[in-house]
Amino acid sequence: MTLELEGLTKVYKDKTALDDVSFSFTPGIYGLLGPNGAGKSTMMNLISDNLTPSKGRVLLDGRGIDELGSEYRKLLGYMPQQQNIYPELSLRRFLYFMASLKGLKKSEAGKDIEHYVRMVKLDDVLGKKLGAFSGGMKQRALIAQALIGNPGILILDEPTAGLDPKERIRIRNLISEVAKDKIVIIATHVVTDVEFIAKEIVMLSNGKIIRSGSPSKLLNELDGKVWNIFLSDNEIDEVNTGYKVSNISRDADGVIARIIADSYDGRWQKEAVRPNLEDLYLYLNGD
Ligand SMILES: Nc1ncnc2c1ncn2[C@@H]1O[C@H](COP(=O)(O)OP(=O)(O)OP(=O)(O)O)[C@@H](O)[C@H]1O
Repeated sequence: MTLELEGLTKVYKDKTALDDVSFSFTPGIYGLLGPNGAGKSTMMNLISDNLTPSKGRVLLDGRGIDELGSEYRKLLGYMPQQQNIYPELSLRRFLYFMASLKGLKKSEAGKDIEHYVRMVKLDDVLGKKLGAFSGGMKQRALIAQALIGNPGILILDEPTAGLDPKERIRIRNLISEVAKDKIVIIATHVVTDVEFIAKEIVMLSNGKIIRSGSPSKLLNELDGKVWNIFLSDNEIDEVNTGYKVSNISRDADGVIARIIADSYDGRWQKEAVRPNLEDLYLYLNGD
């Protein structure tokens, strides 16, 4: 299965939100990263056929999704950004409702619902109203609805927004678990959500893909550019104005600033550190 973006462009009035983007997705997890307004939601909405492109196309195995229509939509599982999802509906009614929108028969829906609520560990609250769910439970309910019908393409918009670390890890593991043989596209601001589970990272900025590739391939770019430097409290401002600082911590001897610099010839003692994706994000998007 190949999902292809071919010169995909979306213009809202005078704003080009997505600018001539071409890319191929094959089964595996993709992490879509980029600052606010980069075009992530626009790309997800075009892929999920909620928006019509101004130019370009989305193709599944060589056929335009406009031409595939409902055949394509049956293959899609979409998890929107968290919102107040039908607070008065019980989880059971919500999932049956979503299954009916996907065109599943009641008996098929029942089997899928049973399977996926167990997977997301909400099987004991099927009768409870969504309004009474915690943030993590709501996210898991949204993942369950996206999985109904076992779609080949799963689109997840900020699946861990607002969650505590334990729930975030739980959701991350769940995504890895269900990703087999599926194209999974996750848009997130939480770089660590995708750093360890994504086959490929796609970085968007101003409607264009500025980097794509496996996390390890992308990190090669930062080889020899990330340092811990050791300074005192009153030198923090100086470092902040001269360098991209991805972290500041303290130990008994003073302050440790993690900086990203093409070359470092500062006066502070330094130690090379292994780059991570957050460093790269800052390197590419920091001011
Ligand atoms: N319906 C719309 N009308 C006009 N402009 C829009 C519309 N939707 C998005 N935009 C603009 O298009 C650009 C891309 O927005 P988009 O929501 O795709 O970005 P994003 O990367 O998802 O951002 P965020 O991380 O904040 O969700 C932004 O400048 C946004 O203001």
